[in-house]
Amino acid sequence: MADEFDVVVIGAGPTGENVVDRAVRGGLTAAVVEERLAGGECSYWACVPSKALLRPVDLAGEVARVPGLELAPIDVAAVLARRDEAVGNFDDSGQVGWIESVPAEFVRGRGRLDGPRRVRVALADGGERVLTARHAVVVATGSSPVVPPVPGLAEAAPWTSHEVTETSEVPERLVVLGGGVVACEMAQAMHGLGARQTTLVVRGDGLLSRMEPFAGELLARSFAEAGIEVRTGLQVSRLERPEPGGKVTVHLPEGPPLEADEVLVATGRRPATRDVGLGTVGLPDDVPIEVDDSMRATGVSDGWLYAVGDVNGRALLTHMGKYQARVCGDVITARARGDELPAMRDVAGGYGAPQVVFTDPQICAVGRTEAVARADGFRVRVVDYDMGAVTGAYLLGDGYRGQARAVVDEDRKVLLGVTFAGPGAAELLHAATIAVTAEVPLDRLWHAVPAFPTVSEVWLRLLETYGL
Ligand SMILES: Cc1cc2nc3c(=O)[nH]c(=O)nc-3n(C[C@H](O)[C@H](O)[C@H](O)COP(=O)(O)OP(=O)(O)OC[C@H]3O[C@@H](n4cnc5c(N)ncnc54)[C@H](O)[C@@H]3O)c2cc1C
Ligand SMILES: NC(=O)c1ccc[n+]([C@@H]2O[C@H](COP(=O)([O-])OP(=O)(O)OC[C@H]3O[C@@H](n4cnc5c(N)ncnc54)[C@H](O)[C@@H]3O)[C@@H](O)[C@H]2O)c1
Repeated sequence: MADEFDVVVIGAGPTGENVVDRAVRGGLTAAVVEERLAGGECSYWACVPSKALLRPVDLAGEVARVPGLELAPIDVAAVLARRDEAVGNFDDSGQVGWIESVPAEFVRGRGRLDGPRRVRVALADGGERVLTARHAVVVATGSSPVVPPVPGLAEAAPWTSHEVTETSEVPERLVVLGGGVVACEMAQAMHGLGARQTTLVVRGDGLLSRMEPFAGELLARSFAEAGIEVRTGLQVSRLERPEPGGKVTVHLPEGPPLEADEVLVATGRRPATRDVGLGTVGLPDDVPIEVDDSMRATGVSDGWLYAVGDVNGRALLTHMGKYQARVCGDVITARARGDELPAMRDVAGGYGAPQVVFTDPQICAVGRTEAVARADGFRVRVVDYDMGAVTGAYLLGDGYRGQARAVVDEDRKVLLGVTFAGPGAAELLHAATIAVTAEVPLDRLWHAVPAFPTVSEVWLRLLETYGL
């Protein structure tokens, strides 16, 4: 078996798989090393299972808003079974088959850089293999959850995104540490699936602090109505769990402690760069691998090392990682052909990544928030509109609550960012992504007529509010 390839990729998550696909399309040979399951976190412990758990909760919210429909209790066992099916019952043979059909070589084991252009693999079935790369090595090892150094927390063996997404039980009382995306999505999933008492302990002063402030406020209101408690401006001081898997006491700086059956830590992620051999090529461990817009590691001479996805810290999102992977595969292919300055670059990241938070209400945004746009020095005008006032939204359900914001660059009359918060808002996002990325002039956007009666009419209302 040949152990020399044009490209060697470490990590077969969504990003590693896409680099391989793109490089082979360009006529190169490739191998990808994976220590766990082909498909990565996204397929088994992140995007896919979390959305499978949230879908019935979202639908229950929709049904509750339409008079005349009866909401039956959620059959949790059926939801968990569908989640298991969605993650392929942790069988990655389909994904491995796809990689092999590219065609590329799939190597099961732990990969480690071993000097320039060389990857040493501790094979899953024992033994070792050394792969060398003629053109490029790509690190696509993803990220892992951070467990902050709170006394007693690590000893309590809390849930992280892994355990909550693969759970076969819903805890009666759940305490969630964090107020970001994982915390909000998983608190709502567990509560909707039957947790009796769900409490978020949030260090900052609100939820989803990187989004427009109204988004977190709307979500907090929806959480309060559902009985999910959000406690802000607080940090856990220590935890006690005398029995493994038993009850947990969560101590706060003041007031009585919280008693829980499980604790979910959702306090961010760190790049998976430990023990990947970065030191053998002169790079530091435990920090994101810094790359340029072609995904080439800036700290390595000769330009043979690349990093895509969560591990480079640019945008911890599957779709952005896959986009980076396509850029990276095309750049490697072009350079292998002798084009040292290929035109392909990560452009989308610079506009601000599109993202959907799959809660009820859904929160989605692309581009810059007002605060970021102002900090970046743009002359900004902000346009807000109450989505509940749109006929299409009213028809979706009683008491539809939603809010839209457009951030306009007043000098160029284009959109810098758009945020929607409301039930079913996720599908509005791509239109916003096109408008922001293509920098469609507002007086041209005015001619994009939204169909009646859809929630998309909010676009017309935003432009009218702006004065067009
Ligand atoms: C709960 C949760 C929900 C999420 N939901 C969404 C969502 O709805 N939408 C969205 O866009 N993003 C979502 N994300 C983020 C998304 O999961 C990540 O951005 C995405 O998985 C990153 O892909 P990646 O290929 O960089 O890394 P990963 O998916 O982490 O894949 C990396 C792979 O590399 C392997 N690996 C690591 N080290 C080695 C090694 N030394 N040798 C061999 N193999 C190795 C790992 O086993 C893994 O399979 C979510 C994240 C979480 C935690
Ligand atoms: N639907 C989606 O697109 C989706 C879903 C889940 C996750 N993700 C991605 O995964 C990444 C990780 O998500 P996440 O929610 O873990 O991270 P995050 O960065 O979104 O949120 C982390 C939260 O933890 C808090 N925090 C951090 N350190 C803390 C500490 N020591 N003590 C108390 N609180 C602390 C932060 O203030 C914040 O509220 C995100 O960047 C997100 O983009 C995306």
